[in-house]
Amino acid sequence: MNILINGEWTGDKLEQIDVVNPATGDVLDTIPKGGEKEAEAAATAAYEAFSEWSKLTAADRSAKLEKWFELIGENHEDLAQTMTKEQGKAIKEARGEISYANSFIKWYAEEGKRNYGESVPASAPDKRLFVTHQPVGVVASITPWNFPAAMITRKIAPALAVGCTAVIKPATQTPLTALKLAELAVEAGIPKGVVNVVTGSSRKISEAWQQDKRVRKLTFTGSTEVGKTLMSGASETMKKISLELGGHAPLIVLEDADIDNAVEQAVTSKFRNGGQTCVCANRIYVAESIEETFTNKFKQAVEGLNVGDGLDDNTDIGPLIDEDAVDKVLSHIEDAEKQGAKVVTGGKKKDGLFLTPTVISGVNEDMACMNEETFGPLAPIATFKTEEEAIERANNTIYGLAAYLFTSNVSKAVRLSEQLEYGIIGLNDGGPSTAQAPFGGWKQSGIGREGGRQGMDEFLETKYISLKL
Ligand SMILES: NC(=O)c1ccc[n+]([C@@H]2O[C@H](COP(=O)([O-])OP(=O)(O)OC[C@H]3O[C@@H](n4cnc5c(N)ncnc54)[C@H](O)[C@@H]3O)[C@@H](O)[C@H]2O)c1
Ligand SMILES: O=C[C@H](O)CS(=O)(=O)O
Repeated sequence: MNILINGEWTGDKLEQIDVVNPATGDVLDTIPKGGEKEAEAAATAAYEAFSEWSKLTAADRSAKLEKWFELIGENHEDLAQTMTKEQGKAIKEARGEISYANSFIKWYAEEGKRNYGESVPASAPDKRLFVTHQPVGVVASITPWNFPAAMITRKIAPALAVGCTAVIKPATQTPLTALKLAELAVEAGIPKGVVNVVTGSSRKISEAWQQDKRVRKLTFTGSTEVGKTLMSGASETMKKISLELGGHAPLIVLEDADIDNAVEQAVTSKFRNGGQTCVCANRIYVAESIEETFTNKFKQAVEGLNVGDGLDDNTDIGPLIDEDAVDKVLSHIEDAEKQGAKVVTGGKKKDGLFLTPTVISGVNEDMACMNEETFGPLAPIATFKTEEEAIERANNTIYGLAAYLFTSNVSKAVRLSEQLEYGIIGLNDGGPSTAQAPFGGWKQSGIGREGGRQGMDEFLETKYISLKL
């Protein structure tokens, strides 16, 4: 597939990069190895398109987004199949992600018409004060491989809704879904230059955008390590920045929890996308008194998960994205076992990039899996004696993205969720992410929010106008 710059599909003369199916190793397609030149051309296109696009009414922009939403719905299955082939996730999850991704377009097609300002009572009788919010301008978006559609629309939908234009660099492992979404944006009548997609050298492309003063906003989703690099680069030209970074979610099961729900939600959180999500439970803390019951039920549920090619409707867990991902999970299991943890189920590498979902018990805080983002199908279970201990251990991390708490006591749920240092709390809920709510992290899990009203603010500059009568 080619890249999209200023309404033109181009790049076929460039060196090509293979896009590989992680389930089979087959080459699905190739994409251009773009670099600085393509990044600058895309930024120029977006800069030149900004004036006209931002001057449209919010209702006119909304109509284009609604058409895009409609076309994505019509192409739902093709997009899902493409996603599973290039990323590996189970087709039922890919279908879910297309709906989730599309829900951001729908939400911001509507929200963009509610970019309200305000008037402020002046202290001087001859003055009138107004506050408005204007689009920031050209937005550079760099996205990860684990959610090839949703991580793009979660950024681009609010940006376009308020009048910004965009240059996008999808993950090199999963560009095809992004390019198909761009094809549908063009078909929806979103004008040339408003959406541009460049593939290739992550570093060269992102450095070009970091240094380009025409790019006024950088929005990144990916690892904390890369996020720090981009934050530093963006500071050169003082760009607005949003960073959705790594996580290390604790999942706490109190003694009074509904254990069956806790098991169901823990499986949902932990093994979604084969454990390759930023909000997966990475540590499971269970009250000592219920540990045996919880672990036995959890083991039974995990052993019911089907591992296989994501295109099979019966598959729950597809392949991991690459060998490094497999090696990291196996290293976390080996490290834990060396320190005394017990493998409750799984722990085995299957063929290729497939891993059996694994549960380990007898885990302590010194183990790598309790401190590093595993990003795979490994569920470590530790026990705690008191709520205070559970909260202290849950907060003892550089991350602060998502945390989960299971209890039947509402007052306790509110009190303890207030003590958890995280941007997202799932109370008896292992799957909190939704377009209506602000998604984002505390500490080194990021800056800014995506989704909800807050997600639109990230693409707006506030202007205060003082009128002297
Ligand atoms: N907080 C969130 O919403 C969220 C969502 C998804 C993934 N993540 C995090 O992303 C990570 C997994 O995704 P990943 O492996 O794609 O992350 P990554 O940081 O390796 O890559 C993310 C994007 O940045 C690009 N990139 C990589 N190195 C770069 C560099 N030096 N300069 C510029 N761009 C660079 C990649 O090509 C990709 O497009 C995990 O840490 C996960 O927790 C966070
Ligand atoms: O991996 C990170 C994604 O943001 C997870 S979610 O789809 O938003 O829950």
